[in-house]
Amino acid sequence: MTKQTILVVDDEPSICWAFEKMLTGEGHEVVSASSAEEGIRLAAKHLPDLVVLDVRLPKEDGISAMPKFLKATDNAPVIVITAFGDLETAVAAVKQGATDYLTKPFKLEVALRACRAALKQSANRATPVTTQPMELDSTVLVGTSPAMHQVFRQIALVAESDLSVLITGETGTGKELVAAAIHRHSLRADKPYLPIAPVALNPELIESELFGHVKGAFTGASEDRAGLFERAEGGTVLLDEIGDLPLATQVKLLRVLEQGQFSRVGDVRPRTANVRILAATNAELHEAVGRGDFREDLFHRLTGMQIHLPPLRDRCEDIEPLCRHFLAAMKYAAADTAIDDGLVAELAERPWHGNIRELRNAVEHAAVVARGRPLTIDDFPAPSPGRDDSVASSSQSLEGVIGQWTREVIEASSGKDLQTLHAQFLAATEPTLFQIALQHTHGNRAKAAEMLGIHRGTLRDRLRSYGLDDAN
Ligand SMILES: Nc1ncnc2c1ncn2[C@@H]1O[C@H](COP(=O)(O)OP(=O)(O)OP(=O)(O)O)[C@@H](O)[C@H]1O
Repeated sequence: MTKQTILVVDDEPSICWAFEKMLTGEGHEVVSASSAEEGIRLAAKHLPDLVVLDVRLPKEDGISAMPKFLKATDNAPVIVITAFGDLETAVAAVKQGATDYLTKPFKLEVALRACRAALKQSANRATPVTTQPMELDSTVLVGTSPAMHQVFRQIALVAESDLSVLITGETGTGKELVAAAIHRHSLRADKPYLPIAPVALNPELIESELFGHVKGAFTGASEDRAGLFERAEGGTVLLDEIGDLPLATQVKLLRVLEQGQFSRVGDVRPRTANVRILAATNAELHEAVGRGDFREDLFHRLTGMQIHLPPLRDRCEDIEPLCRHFLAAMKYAAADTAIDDGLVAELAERPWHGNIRELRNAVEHAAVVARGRPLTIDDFPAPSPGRDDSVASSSQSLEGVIGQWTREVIEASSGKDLQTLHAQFLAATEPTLFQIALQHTHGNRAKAAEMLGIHRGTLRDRLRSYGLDDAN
């Protein structure tokens, strides 16, 4: 391995120490500075191959000092680390030329992966990084959970590329908001952003809506009409609920993605599409691929990057900032004080099947009921049981049930170290599995073991351990 030099600029000695230990362990040399000014001096002296730069520094902050680091190091990659994991900081860092972005606290292995990738890039670097600062518009994408930090990082890294992005997550998790943020921070920001849900269209008209048609193409086509891809020229299209796109239309979409071409319905002339395609789905698209309902080649084409938005119940840290955000948007006078820790804890208990959309509606409802006083749980409407089949089935899916069980056991352990979670899970699930297999084989253990794919002796031992030895 070639020895490379890394400059770590952070006023927290423990962070410098951690990077030093980790990277010297990889055979590299590490120099540290506790301010931007000292860092720039060391950068000019050591010409590091990588700079790890904290945002909050005593005098000049890391982001505004970044151009100086890039200049002093001849555009060495810069990994920015910050405690403010918002979208603005992530985008500002990347726009200033950061190659990656870590939010404190981060796991050492995540930092190490980022450093390895950046050092590899450094060794191959030829072209200078753009350092042009850009005005940033405000964002409405709120969240402080590690999952949202990861989403902000992904948006920042992908925005300026022309990659297709597949945004996944349950209904109401913010997929459309993420798509809009990607567009807003992209080089296409001053061009149209057109979200469309093909499922909401008349199936006969989907292709005409997407690709346009020529006069006489079908009954009622009384004149030529441009479709979505033409109207979005130069901009971004979001195809919402992409999993519902008919197979025939999928082929045409693939042509847009692969060749940048399409034809209006009723016309054979190819037209050029200059659009970035984002897609969103709350379905398991790879399962649709497995069933043959979704083309695998299209799936891969769409997934230049995948951004997954976890359900709200898995990122309860976001509940409080989201509540405040929604109250502030309603110009609720006491937005800062209306929510206390007790209320947040009670809200965190709810399943939020409708995710952030449901939270937003609930907060707005509560604010109206509370009429200006701090909110209580009684002001909130009852939790939604899951409004449509897809929500109901996802919450009752095997994965949903396992997720709920696991969360409950962890919560019930009330912070104690859990060391038997796997064994508890087996004890909760194996007896049913074994009993049904045995019923199916009319109590024949050898056949049941064969069916389960385990040894007969193992089945006997497990049955015994669950007290089911005599039952069959
Ligand atoms: N991180 C967030 N910060 C602020 N508001 C949010 C956030 N995520 C979602 N919302 C709000 O929640 C509502 C639902 O968001 P959005 O429409 O983006 O969800 P979706 O995942 O696209 O839903 P669906 O799959 O049902 O189309 C919107 O009102 C949106 O403004």
